[in-house]
Amino acid sequence: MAREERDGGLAGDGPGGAPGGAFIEVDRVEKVFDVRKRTGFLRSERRRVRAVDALSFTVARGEMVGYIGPNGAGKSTTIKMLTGILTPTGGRLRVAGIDPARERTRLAQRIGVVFGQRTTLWWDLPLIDSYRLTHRMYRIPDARYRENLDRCVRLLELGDLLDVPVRQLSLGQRMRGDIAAALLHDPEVLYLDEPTIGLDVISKAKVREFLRELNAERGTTVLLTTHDLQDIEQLCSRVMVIDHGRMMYEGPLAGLHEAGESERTLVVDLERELPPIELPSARVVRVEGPRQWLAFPAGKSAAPLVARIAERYPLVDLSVREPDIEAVIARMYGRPGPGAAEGAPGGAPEGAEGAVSAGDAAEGAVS
Ligand SMILES: Nc1ncnc2c1ncn2[C@@H]1O[C@H](COP(=O)(O)OP(=O)(O)OP(=O)(O)O)[C@@H](O)[C@H]1O
Repeated sequence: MAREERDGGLAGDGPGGAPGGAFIEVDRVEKVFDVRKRTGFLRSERRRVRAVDALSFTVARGEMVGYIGPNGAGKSTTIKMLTGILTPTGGRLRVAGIDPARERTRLAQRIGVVFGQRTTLWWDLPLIDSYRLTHRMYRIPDARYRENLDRCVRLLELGDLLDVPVRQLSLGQRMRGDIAAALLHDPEVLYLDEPTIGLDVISKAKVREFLRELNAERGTTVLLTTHDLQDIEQLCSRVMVIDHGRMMYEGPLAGLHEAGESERTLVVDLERELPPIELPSARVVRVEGPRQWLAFPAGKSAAPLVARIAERYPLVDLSVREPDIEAVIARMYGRPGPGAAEGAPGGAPEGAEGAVSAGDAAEGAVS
């Protein structure tokens, strides 16, 4: 209800206020940092870092979009410009019709931000105290605060944690606490920077489920920065990839996998050492005793492959390894990717970090 009231007042805000129109507009935006680097005793050199370079994109109201790229690509700089923390050195930027750099305070009422690696919660205070402070800081009407708090506590399972000091919370609990804090003032857009980093599989699933519901029920626009392609796969209809501050790809995740010819890896443990598994839909890239690594296209489901192996081979265990974003982008643009020199026969399996256990194979199988 609160949103409808505010939307009504937005009619004059241009496209940012129009339902279905561009809610976030980034038009040839650039950000150049002047960096001073010491080159010797009493000597320094000025260097210009172009963190964002003629970047253009739009996000429609209610869209959930993945915003990805390798380290140093310019993602955080973009988000900081979208919140008004940084001012662009060129181009035009609007969020809900508002110029973030000029009207940061007005915009703050309409956006929420979650940084996975930093908390906005008060470290030494019980969780509920941070929420009470947010209530006052944002001047949230009492009824709306209570309604949003109840909803977040229920859906994010925070009931038993409200009286616990933030420093005693686990990473997953703290992350859920942070997400709730960002939503108490009912923002229309949520920027999430690595919201699932370091979380276990169950916590990741909870966070993703909550975000899905938030988007479906409230129509919250979400811009999601992550290194976990599963976040994108499960949440976003579209992905934008930047590198060196420039847009490199915009479209569905499947298209990114196709463009990067990325592959997932199925790690199969057999009862005993056997010749390489022969299947038309996958190729064995490594064999070590009874363990075999099979590469298959990342855009495809692992389920049929797993079923066929289980049918024909003495299977003990298996896990699915996801390609990592750096490797996908490196393949796409022909750059040597991380770990490219490490040789497994037929090409190194990508993204060992993205490994999921056999119990999580279902997560890997969703496509
Ligand atoms: N305040 C700053 N002063 C100078 N250079 C900066 C500043 N902030 C960012 N940069 C530079 O701008 C570039 C983009 O950085 P940014 O933090 O936006 O990348 P990122 O995509 O968020 O990376 P990561 O995934 O590692 O967080 C990098 O070269 C970085 O060193």
